Amino acid sequence: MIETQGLTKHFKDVRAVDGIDLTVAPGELVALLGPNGAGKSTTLRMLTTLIPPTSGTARVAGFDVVRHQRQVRLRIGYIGQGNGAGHSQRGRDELISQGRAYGLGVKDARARAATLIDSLGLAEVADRRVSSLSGGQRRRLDIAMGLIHAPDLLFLDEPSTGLDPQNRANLQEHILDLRAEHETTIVLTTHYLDEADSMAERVIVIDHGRIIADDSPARLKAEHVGDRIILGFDAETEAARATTTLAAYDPAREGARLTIATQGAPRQLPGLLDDLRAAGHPAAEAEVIRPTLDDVFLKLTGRSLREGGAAETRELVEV
Ligand SMILES: Nc1ncnc2c1ncn2[C@@H]1O[C@H](COP(=O)(O)OP(=O)(O)OP(=O)(O)O)[C@@H](O)[C@H]1O
Repeated sequence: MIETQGLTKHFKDVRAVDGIDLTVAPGELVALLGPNGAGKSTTLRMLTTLIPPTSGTARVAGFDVVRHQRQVRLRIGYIGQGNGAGHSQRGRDELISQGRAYGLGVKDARARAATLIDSLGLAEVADRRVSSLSGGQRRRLDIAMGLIHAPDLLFLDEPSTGLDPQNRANLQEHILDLRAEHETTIVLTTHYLDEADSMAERVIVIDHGRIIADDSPARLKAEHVGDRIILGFDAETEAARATTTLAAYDPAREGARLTIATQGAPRQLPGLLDDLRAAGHPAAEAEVIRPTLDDVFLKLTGRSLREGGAAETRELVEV
């Protein structure tokens, strides 16, 4: 559905996108994740024919983005960061006009608008003026506008930026439903780690205009970071003895605490606690620390995607 080779965009001396090779298969949901200025939007704008590459090539839905712009545009939907339907129009009318602009007949445009209004949960507000809609409702209307001509491929540039958590969750659910229903290929950009983690089966991490990692969230986390198990003991002497019992796990001891770097920690922990109990020095507390995509980014770049440093998902386990 998408194939790029050495895709590059320079703005004067800024290398916004620096040689991206990317293949996206039909039906994939891919998240481009990276910090501000990484080159995500510029990549999307080249793939959607809005700006030409400085060098390299890109084929989208079977057509070259420079030589066959029109063919590409007919087959894709693009929802940019600052979209927003006209203020004084009613949502339904905006949708129908957009459908007409893409060459649908009046009847088809009406029917398609009605389907999208329904599936994006806009039934109650579609006949109100757009200016009266909430941020989340407007974003859903934007998405309906991008889907009116039933594109095979949908590009979403930071779909949930600026929405509150409730509306974000809502929007994410709608996007996943649409995809399940129509098998639309979706490429979205985000700097919300949890969004990339929960929505996409494939995350492409971009930094300084280059792809620095490309895999499923689970594999990225397992390959680059892994889990940690932290065990606390009542006394240092017990921790020292536990180090011997658990030698196979190569624990690192600091006072009365042991840290074990591992994969699949939640499955390993019960057996490990049993071993300690059987050896006569049970752990007093145990903690599993699972990596986030931010830990992956931190590992790959030495910087956090999140201001204020990496956050960890901790699962406390009673022992
Ligand atoms: N029209 C332009 N003229 C000059 N520089 C630009 C232009 N558009 C983007 N850039 C620069 O290119 C780099 C990549 O920007 P881009 O918007 O693609 O990043 P991004 O990853 O989408 O960031 P954000 O998450 O903030 O949207 C940045 O350094 C940006 O300042």
